[in-house]
Amino acid sequence: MKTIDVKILDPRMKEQMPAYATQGSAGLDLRACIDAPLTIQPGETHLVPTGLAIHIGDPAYAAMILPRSGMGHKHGIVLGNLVGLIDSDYQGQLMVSTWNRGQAAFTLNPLERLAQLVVVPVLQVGFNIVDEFDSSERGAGGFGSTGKH
Ligand SMILES: O=c1ccn([C@H]2C[C@H](O)[C@@H](COP(=O)(O)OP(=O)(O)OP(=O)(O)O)O2)c(=O)[nH]1
Ligand SMILES: [Mg+2]
Repeated sequence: MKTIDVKILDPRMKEQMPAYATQGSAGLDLRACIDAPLTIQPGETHLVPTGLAIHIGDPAYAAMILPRSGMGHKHGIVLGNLVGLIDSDYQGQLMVSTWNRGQAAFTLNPLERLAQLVVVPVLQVGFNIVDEFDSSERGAGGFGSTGKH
């Protein structure tokens, strides 16, 4: 398994390091490193620290912070930025923009799992400026263009 460097910024995380819950898991759960319960009112967004910093250190990878499906579906707790993108050269604390998009207040408890981190491959590209593209089956069709008679 590939490893990446991590700094434990909150000592409580020493015993709670993110781990894949099952052999096939894609995400590593991130915890709310807060000192006291935090009540998030409907519509509010709070920037929640995770107690961890990672340095991926290789531009061929990035990490994404995604919602946990249970938190999002049952409690309306999703991300204020919808998806968090962690650059390979970022060395600061992983922060979770935590948005209560639901109708009821939600209380986040210290060290509760609130989001998940997925490490993904990335292809950095340069631009080759052209006047015309080689033709393709789709062309410029999009936004529901397929399957029409
Ligand atoms: O949910 C997130 C999203 C981003 N970040 C950190 C890591 C990322 O590498 C950095 C910058 O994120 P992004 O590029 O998405 O934000 P920006 O608004 O473009 O800021 P910048 O000008 O610093 O790039 O912030 C987080 O900790 N959590
Ligand atoms: Mg940016």
